[in-house]
Amino acid sequence: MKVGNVVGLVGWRGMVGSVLMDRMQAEGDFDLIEPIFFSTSNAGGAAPAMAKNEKKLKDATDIDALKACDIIITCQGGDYTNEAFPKLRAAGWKGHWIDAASALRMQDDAVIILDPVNMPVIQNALAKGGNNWVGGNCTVSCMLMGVGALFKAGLVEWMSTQTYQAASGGGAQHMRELLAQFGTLNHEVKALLADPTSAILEIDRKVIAKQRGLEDAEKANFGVPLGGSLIPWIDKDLGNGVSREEWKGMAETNKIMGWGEGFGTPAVPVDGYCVRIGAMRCHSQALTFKLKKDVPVADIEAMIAADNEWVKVVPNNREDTMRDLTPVAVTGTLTIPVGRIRKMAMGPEYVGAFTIGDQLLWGAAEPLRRMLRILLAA
Ligand SMILES: NC(=O)C1=CN([C@@H]2O[C@H](COP(=O)(O)OP(=O)(O)OC[C@H]3O[C@@H](n4cnc5c(N)ncnc54)[C@H](OP(=O)(O)O)[C@@H]3O)[C@@H](O)[C@H]2O)C=CC1
Ligand SMILES: N[C@@H](CC(=O)OP(=O)(O)O)C(=O)O
Repeated sequence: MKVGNVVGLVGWRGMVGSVLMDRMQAEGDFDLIEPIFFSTSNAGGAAPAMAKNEKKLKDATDIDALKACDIIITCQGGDYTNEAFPKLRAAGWKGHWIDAASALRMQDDAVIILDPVNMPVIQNALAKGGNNWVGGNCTVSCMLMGVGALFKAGLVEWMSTQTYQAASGGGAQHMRELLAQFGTLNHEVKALLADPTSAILEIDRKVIAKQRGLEDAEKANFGVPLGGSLIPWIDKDLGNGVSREEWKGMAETNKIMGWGEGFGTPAVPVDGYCVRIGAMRCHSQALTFKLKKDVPVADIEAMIAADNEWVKVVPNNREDTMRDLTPVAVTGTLTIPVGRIRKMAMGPEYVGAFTIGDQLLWGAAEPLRRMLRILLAA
């Protein structure tokens, strides 16, 4: 059945929502829809310039107003989803719900959307009347955009991932806090830095003293200093030694692929450590694969390169790596570089790789607008 084009947008002015709005404008998505902008804080206020007939913000908690939409895209967060979504469905709304938050991700009736990787899973759900579409965890989505080819080919026996996740994963306030901490540290040793004869160990002593003595307000979001440090724990403590972010690696990878319990194909083990580092908005990860057989590196590179139009294999040498395989190189682009591809010392089936993705683009906003396009074309 043709899907209507009245699209409710919730969370459009937040960090993820703003990236989504930019991408939708860049791709001409607004030409195809009648947008209705919602707000949790400013109902009745002016809608943004992309508004067409409805120029005022609607109340994002008004179930009747939400019910008038054929499709709702929300980047407002899990609390909003948990509040609004059940009421909307209970009120009989049969429209399509596209969500950036993790709240509904593992529900049986929700599909994790990453169409360059799992279009068949999406199409299958659509054919069966599915209408709950949820963006994946940013780390998982960026990883699969890079090395999904190996999973699709059924080559992966297991994968271990060690992540280097940017401050943006925590939200806008976390990015500000990171930069403020860098500023505080710089300020502490500015005079010593300006003097080329000053002792580096004196600078080091002052920096660590400042980090350890940071005011609570200067680490309110991360809880501990991140500038000049790292935090090897992301998201909740599941109580079994595993962080929720680490748990998502296996759970979401397999759900995206359509594997695991209830799908008829055994789950591929995915595990590792998720670490917050002082990057701004790109998540990086070092991957170790145990493949089911010995595949030459050139073949692996060719498979990865041919998988989708955004992945880019970076030759495994110092110069290319330093130029193309850094958060600074990738930020603000849809390119997913995969480099450092090589056999590991453990044996010919063990392959290493390093990949990076902008966690606000492929990690959050892009799969949502692509799902909108899929629905409009259905
Ligand atoms: N940050 C990330 O990396 C990722 C986040 N997500 C999901 O997306 C959700 C939203 O994340 P994120 O975009 O970072 O959240 P933000 O905090 O940036 O925005 C969420 C909402 O806060 C309200 N808000 C209040 N003050 C401001 C302000 N000064 N500027 C902008 N918005 C403001 C807005 O709602 P209103 O207009 O109604 O007042 C906005 O929609 C997350 O909860 C998560 O579920 C998913 C993947 C990655
Ligand atoms: N947890 C991610 C960001 C995020 O929003 O993830 P999720 O969508 O799975 O809750 C990070 O901190 O980097």
